[in-house]
Amino acid sequence: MAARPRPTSPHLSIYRFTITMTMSIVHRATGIANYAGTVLLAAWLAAAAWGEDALNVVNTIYGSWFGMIVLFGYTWSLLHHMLGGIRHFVWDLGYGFEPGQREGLAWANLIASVVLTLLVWTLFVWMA
Ligand code: HEM
Repeated sequence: MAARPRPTSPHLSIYRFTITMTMSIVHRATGIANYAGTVLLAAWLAAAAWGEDALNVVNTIYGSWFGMIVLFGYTWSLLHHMLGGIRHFVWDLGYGFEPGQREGLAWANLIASVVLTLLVWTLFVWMA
């Protein structure tokens, strides 16, 4: 007997992408990226504890164009995730659920993360 097709529930290819949905996915992705970035931070601290030669090697790698791109991404990931965490805190307090507020918070999360990343790099990298 042929198997009857089972009902399927909606999945990613059916939903229309919205900014709130996208920021939810990005929050989890940045959480995972934060783990990887924190390994880089730990490696840098370990190299500093190891000695000058080890620190110079890590600094050369991190200071290369590729290293700088990765560190820029890590900065954005941390800030985006932190702002997303604050967004969750706002929800936990019972605010920000109304139509318009949800989208506004999601856009604010995205825009503020980019602005803060540029601010941090301007102050601590490009102008330092
Ligand atoms: C290096 C630091 C961090 C790492 C490695 C990290 C990692 C993660 C990961 C992997 C998730 C996803 C968990 C899942 O979806 O099952 C997550 C979720 C979350 N993180 Fe972080 N996180 C960090 C920092 C922060 C900070 C600073 C905040 C708050 C300001 C924060 C707030 C949250 C919240 C509220 C969630 C839950 C989101 C949800 O329920 O959908 N995290 N984090």
